[in-house]
Amino acid sequence: REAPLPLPSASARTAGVANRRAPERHGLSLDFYGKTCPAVDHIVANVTTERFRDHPAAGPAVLRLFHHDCFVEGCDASILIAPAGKAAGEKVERDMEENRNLPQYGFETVEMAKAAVESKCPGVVSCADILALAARDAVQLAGGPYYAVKKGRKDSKVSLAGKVRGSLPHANSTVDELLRVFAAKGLGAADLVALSGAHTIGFAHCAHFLGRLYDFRGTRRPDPFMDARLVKALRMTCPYTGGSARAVVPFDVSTPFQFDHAYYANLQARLGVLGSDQALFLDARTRPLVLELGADKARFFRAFVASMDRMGSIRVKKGKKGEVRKICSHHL
Ligand code: HEM
Ligand SMILES: [Ca+2]
Ligand SMILES: [Ca+2]
Repeated sequence: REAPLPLPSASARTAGVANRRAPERHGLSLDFYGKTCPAVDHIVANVTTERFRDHPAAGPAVLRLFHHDCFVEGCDASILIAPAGKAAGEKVERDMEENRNLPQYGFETVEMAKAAVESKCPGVVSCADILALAARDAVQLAGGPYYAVKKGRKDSKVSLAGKVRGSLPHANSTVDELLRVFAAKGLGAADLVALSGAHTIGFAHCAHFLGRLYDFRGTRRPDPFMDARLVKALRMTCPYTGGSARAVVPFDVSTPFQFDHAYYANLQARLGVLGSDQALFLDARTRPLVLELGADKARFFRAFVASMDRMGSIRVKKGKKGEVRKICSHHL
């Protein structure tokens, strides 16, 4: 079978991976599976390419999954552990409100990629690494940059609901709160603005921005920093009461399936959907970054790749501190 992805040029392959020859901070490396599973990138890409073509919603779902994994206890596939259900047992990360509506599409895609990898290199490649690769594919297949993914993460031995609270940003977080949540992961304002650009693809449920449409901070008026036409359009999908809990709207009103820098132009035009998105343009600390990335797609791509590399390195587990699961939703 042919390689499903256009082969990246040498420069694209190394884009954003600074100091390749310098020792890696977290012991991750590009050729971690060089001897044990050299084709891992391609095996995963075979699955993701087909999957994202048949189910475009799976792409953003996987990208978001990676974010929710890395921000809670590091990039260790802790998010993938399935809830035990009513049969008692400890509550896992997915039992928490923040993770409740993560789409099944995302989890399925990772399981499918994992199964394909297991059939070629059994017991070798962690679910955490497969999630990192699949997230990269989601970006590239939507028209975003290709970047090399460092590997060597181990999977967690636990997934604890209690670790979620306070670790993830919220739709109504202020810039102060966003900066604090990111700083706790070793990420700065530049990372916050670049990674928020992931909202150039994907969808949001009404509950995350309903207040902005009808009752902004108790004023009973819409958020003055949302374009009146967008307020009107979003109200169609999201009535104040009696709407469907399942209804979603695209984050990016102009190119919802295209991984581009339109997100930042939208923020400048008051077309941000979440309060946390729009706030990046309203705050003096992050506004210059929004302008910078909005002006230049190549610059956004470089910044995004560099920040994904940093996010993908959060608290990586090595050696006996972790496991390599066979099925990503279950511990060994
Ligand atoms: C900066 C703080 C962030 C906040 C407050 C935030 C919040 C949200 C919210 C509320 C949703 C909608 C979920 C739903 O209704 O189903 C969402 C979706 C999404 N987020 Fe974020 N997010 C943030 C950062 C990130 C980062 C760092 C990434 C990845 C690099 C990311 C990728 C995504 C994607 C791709 C979706 C769409 C998911 C889908 O369509 O299934 N977000 N985010
Ligand atoms: Ca995790
Ligand atoms: Ca877009």
